[in-house]
Amino acid sequence: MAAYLSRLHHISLHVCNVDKLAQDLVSKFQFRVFAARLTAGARQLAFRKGAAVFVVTERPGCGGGAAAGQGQEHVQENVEDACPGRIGGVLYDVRRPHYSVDSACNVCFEVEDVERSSESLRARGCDFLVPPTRVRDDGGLVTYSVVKSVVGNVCHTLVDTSRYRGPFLPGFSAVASAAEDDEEDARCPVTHFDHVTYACPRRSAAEVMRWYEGNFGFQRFFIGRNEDAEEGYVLDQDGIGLRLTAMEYWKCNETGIRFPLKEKDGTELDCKFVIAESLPEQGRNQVDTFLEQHGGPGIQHIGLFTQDIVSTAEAMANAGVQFFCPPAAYYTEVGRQQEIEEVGYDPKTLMQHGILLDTDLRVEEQDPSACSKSRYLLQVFTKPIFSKDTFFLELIERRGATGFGEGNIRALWRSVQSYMEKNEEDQEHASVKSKQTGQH
Ligand SMILES: O=C(O)C(=O)Cc1ccc(O)cc1
Ligand SMILES: [Fe+2]
Repeated sequence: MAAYLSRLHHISLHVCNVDKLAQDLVSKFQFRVFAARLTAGARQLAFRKGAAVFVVTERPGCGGGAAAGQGQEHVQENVEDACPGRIGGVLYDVRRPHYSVDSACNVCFEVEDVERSSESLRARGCDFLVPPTRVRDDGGLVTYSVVKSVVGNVCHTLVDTSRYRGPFLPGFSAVASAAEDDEEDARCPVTHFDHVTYACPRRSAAEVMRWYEGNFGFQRFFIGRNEDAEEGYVLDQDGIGLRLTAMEYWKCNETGIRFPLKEKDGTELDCKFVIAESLPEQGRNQVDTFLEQHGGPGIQHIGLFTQDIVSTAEAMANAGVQFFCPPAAYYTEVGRQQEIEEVGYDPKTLMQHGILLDTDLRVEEQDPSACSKSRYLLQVFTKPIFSKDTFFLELIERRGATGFGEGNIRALWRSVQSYMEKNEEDQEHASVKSKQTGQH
């Protein structure tokens, strides 16, 4: 029996410099810090934009926290009703002292019953890093557990917050941030996490799929028309060597009946998961680079759903976010300008921000009666946000399109590829230069 997920609660980022990332999330990505847990043993900040919540946790070995360098795998609080005085040890996550790179590594799900979900996952052979644990403060009670995923350093915290009324989770206090600004929200209408993309080793997608299907009731969906059930969605031409497999989760009730997660206004809130593998034929690529620089599989990027990608990209670019831009030729390809204009955009505006448009969509969307004008999707990708070429963010605006588009994946691939190749060249130059100066 799978665990029944109600919704995605937050995504946790473990970094060496909490302040640097906090600064970027607030001033560049327009998130608001709303809760903090700053104790001798842990520095954690929570940021929100719509229903998208990031928790940033300081990695062990960084900063001066008491827990830093203790070499503990995690601080266990398997006690009934931990009193506020003991909340210092609760992370809602695990510390990974052996993991020395910044990483987005925990996707936390709200579940109705942590004990039951954990019990059924344990019976299915899942590995728990924190058993069901109750934590309480003035705001009420929260139960959580942490289960290890099959993907690299990724974990999933399962949490039940139905009996909690505080600002975030027990132990966190509210942070007074800048007042809600309707004008800024209208300019930057990010509403939720759209998808999480994993970079995985070759030929591991089937195992990952099986794990998520069996344990969380995820369902596979086909990205493209010519996708093979066994092989996944393979892009292996023009220097691209990528295999994608996609799955999504649905809210399930106790009897296992599935229904899509929707806001009152009909906006879908379900988060999709994409598994990306590199193919050997085309040389080293961005998935290989991720695996190498991250030190193993993990979350390569997260798509932020926005209701207006142009104004969001503009607001973020003005605030200093750097986006990948496809080659200028992308916007002048035969038919592209017309395609862009047909759906009501100005090609120059999209080009200015590196925004990609795709009308070549997933299988179920190929409804011949619906013209492409009514179903399309727009995406733009940021440059890596940590110091290594690993994790980045994406903005995605969906207009009736629920999958991914081949054209955008190709254009993204090319822009990331040329950026990484240039970075590697620069590093080679720098190392040659430093060798030369060292010799003289
Ligand atoms: O298109 C998207 O948003 C994806 O998430 C697919 C994808 C995954 C990995 C890549 O390196 C490039 C594209
Ligand atoms: Fe993506």
